[in-house]
Amino acid sequence: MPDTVSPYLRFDNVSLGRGARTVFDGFSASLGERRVGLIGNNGSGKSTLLRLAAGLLLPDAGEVFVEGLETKTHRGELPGNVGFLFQNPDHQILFPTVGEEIAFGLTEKGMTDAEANAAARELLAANGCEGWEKRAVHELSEGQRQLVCLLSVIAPEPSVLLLDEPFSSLDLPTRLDLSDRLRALPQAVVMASHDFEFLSAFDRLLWLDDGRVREDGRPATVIAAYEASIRGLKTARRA
Ligand SMILES: Nc1ncnc2c1ncn2[C@@H]1O[C@H](COP(=O)(O)OP(=O)(O)OP(=O)(O)O)[C@@H](O)[C@H]1O
Repeated sequence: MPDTVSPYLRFDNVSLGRGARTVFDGFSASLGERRVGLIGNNGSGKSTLLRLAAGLLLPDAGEVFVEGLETKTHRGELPGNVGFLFQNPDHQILFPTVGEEIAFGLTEKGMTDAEANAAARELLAANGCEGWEKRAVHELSEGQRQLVCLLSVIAPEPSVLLLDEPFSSLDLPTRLDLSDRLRALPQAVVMASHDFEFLSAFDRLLWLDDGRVREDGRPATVIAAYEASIRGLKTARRA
């Protein structure tokens, strides 16, 4: 897909090694569409790309820009612009109660404790979790923790949301409900997922293969190419 005119996310010739592996070697892409999905096999680099975008990882070489901010030099400003949902909620949760977890990002944005607590209560109630604010996070199921993490990320209304497999632990009703909420969000969303049905309504998909963009374009085209490649591999293995 051609580079977009005003991207909110740009990777310029990014290289990154993790452990002994080179995950990205001169990776470049510009994202400006409201809904961008990342697909690819396990280990292809989806989570790493999202972490680079959130400034949680910094490139060994090259540059990443979020809303024009270069992540190495503007790391402190990124949380106000970017919300990152970890694949594993336990890597994200910082506070003992649901209310504190959601209120944190709001106080960081300048709300008083009382305002943040009230906004957290409201957000929970609006998402079918009325009265959850006093609940201990460690007593929630994994899917419930994932939901709390998603609400914490959405609460401060960052302009870009980076979501790493947001539905992986959710039951069907919660997943459908959250899918609807995500669709309605005004922010730009970049989401790594294996949920092709949800991704099929996105504006653009990138298929990552071993740290490179293998296909980039409309979801129907990219998903068809990915599935055809997997079918081809299976046939080759059987032969
Ligand atoms: N903490 C780490 N230390 C060393 N290597 C890592 C680490 N995290 C990821 N990697 C390596 O980076 C590469 C990309 O991993 P990444 O987690 O980005 O893939 P992914 O596409 O998100 O996979 P999945 O679909 O399984 O979540 C893999 O080869 C992986 O082994």
